[in-house]
Amino acid sequence: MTAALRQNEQTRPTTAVPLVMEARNLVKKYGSVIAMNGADFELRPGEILAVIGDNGAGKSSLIKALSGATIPDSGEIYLDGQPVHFKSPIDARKNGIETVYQDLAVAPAMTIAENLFLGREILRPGPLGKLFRILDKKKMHDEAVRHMQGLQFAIKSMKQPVETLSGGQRQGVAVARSAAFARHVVIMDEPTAALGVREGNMVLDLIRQVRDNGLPVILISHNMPHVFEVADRIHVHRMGKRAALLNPKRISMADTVSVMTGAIKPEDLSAEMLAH
Ligand SMILES: Nc1ncnc2c1ncn2[C@@H]1O[C@H](COP(=O)(O)OP(=O)(O)OP(=O)(O)O)[C@@H](O)[C@H]1O
Repeated sequence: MTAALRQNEQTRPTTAVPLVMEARNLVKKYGSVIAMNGADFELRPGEILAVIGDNGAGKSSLIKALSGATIPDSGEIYLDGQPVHFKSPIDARKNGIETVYQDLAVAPAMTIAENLFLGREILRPGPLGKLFRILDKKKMHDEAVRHMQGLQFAIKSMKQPVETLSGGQRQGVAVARSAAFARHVVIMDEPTAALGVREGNMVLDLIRQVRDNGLPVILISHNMPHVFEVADRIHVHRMGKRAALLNPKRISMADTVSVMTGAIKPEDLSAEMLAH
């Protein structure tokens, strides 16, 4: 263990609740722009943690560091208490962290079942799979049905091409796919942006179900009503770092926005408005 790492271990606060994911003092600079300026982050088991912040506050930079899309200049990331150094999103995926991006990566012409297993297809057992790489379509179909039922996601047939689905259902497929393969964390970047009210609510239900099935969710959103509807805690990012952790059951939406913009200082909030 290096001296710097030992130092970092010593300065980590001890929390009663074990953390699924944690980041300490992340720094990322792009030339003279400081995208992350000593950012901390904590995700607990079984929670929906909303990450909010003004444009340019550094939310994407934080999420990219947690999902392996960028490598921070300095700072530490821990998964289940162990330091991790993701070099790519594939690296993060191998560690059980799945990300649903805003720009919705589903393959429209393929069926729902095929989309769920895209890039992770199940092959037929024996030589048919090993030598001829023939897909086990029945197994993928059956697993897709079982998984969608587990999420209480109502879809008539897994054999439907995704292009026949509504925007909300497509987003639902992207969320379901991530939840199917994430062992630790699902990160959702603006999953309800561009959806109507009914469809947005459907995706919020799905996010809750993912949490209730045991996976913690990091939800990046500009949509305050949605944040307040589903978040267990709110991480407010401001000027490249975490400004506050808020308790959505005890603070108003207006005050939350004020913390985000800097109109209210976190130290001026009452203790119950803060999440612990
Ligand atoms: N690849 C990059 N090259 C240069 N500057 C960057 C890069 N990525 C982010 N930045 C800068 O870093 C700062 C933080 O950006 P970031 O995208 O992390 O913020 P954000 O909170 O996600 O913003 P938004 O809500 O607008 O997406 C901004 O000033 C941004 O211009």
